[in-house]
Amino acid sequence: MTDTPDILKKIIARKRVEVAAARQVTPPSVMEDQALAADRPRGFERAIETRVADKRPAVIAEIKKASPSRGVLREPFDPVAIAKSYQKGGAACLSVLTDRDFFQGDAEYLKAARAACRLPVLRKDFLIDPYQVDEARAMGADCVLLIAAALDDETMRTLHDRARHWGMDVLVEVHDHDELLRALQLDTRLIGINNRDLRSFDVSLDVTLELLHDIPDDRIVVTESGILGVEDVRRMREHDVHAFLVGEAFMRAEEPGEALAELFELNRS
Ligand SMILES: O=P(O)(O)OC[C@@H](O)[C@@H](O)c1c[nH]c2ccccc12
Repeated sequence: MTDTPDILKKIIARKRVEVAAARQVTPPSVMEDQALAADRPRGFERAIETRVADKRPAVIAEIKKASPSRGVLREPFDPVAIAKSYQKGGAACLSVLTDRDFFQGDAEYLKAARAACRLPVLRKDFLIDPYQVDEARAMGADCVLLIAAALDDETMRTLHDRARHWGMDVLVEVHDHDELLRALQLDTRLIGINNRDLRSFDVSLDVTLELLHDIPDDRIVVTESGILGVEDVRRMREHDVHAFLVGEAFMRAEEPGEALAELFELNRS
């Protein structure tokens, strides 16, 4: 047992309050209309699939100003410049934090980043209610993150189905074996393994390597968090993990896209 506070619990409690408040400002039927009017989804899963099929690295490059475990990562913070830099550096997709209270994110960052490039975009937030899935589509998201640790089976399926309803892809995130078994019930290829324990903040790439064996070949493993050096990337690729979600290493670099090309040893386009 540790005495670290369970940040995930705190965030989820906060989300319930946020959703209730958002519904007052924008009623569900209005949010649905906005989702319907949004720009068509860009095919997030496909962008990853095409690279992974040829064993090329598929990088989901994250736009994240701050995090509870690391504090402020980047200042000044310009999502438009970051999105362009990532595209130039060879990212397959973007991930944009929209949570304000814990990550200093914003829905406006997602909109601005997506408008500045051609890449599919993941809404990185803590989704617990179908209303937030509609909200994700309304802001232009092409994929949503579902965190198994934050959801019961029924809610997870409801959110998944809602995302599919809008033509969005789903990245389901797990951190242990039980969560993996639950995630595999969903009809999505994208299985994210978070190397960071959201409860304690401990990070270990061994988490990916341990869970890897229990994932059927038709799924795509996305290793998430704590990828910092070329050695980390090589180690994952030796085990046939080719999809990555990386934030901190790029956010601390002056030119995030250049850092991406270097870390993944890509020829820049
Ligand atoms: O900055 P890192 O260590 O490269 O990690 C990126 C990403 O994996 C991390 O931001 C993340 C993974 N799952 C999450 C869930 C919520 C918030 C954040 C995350």
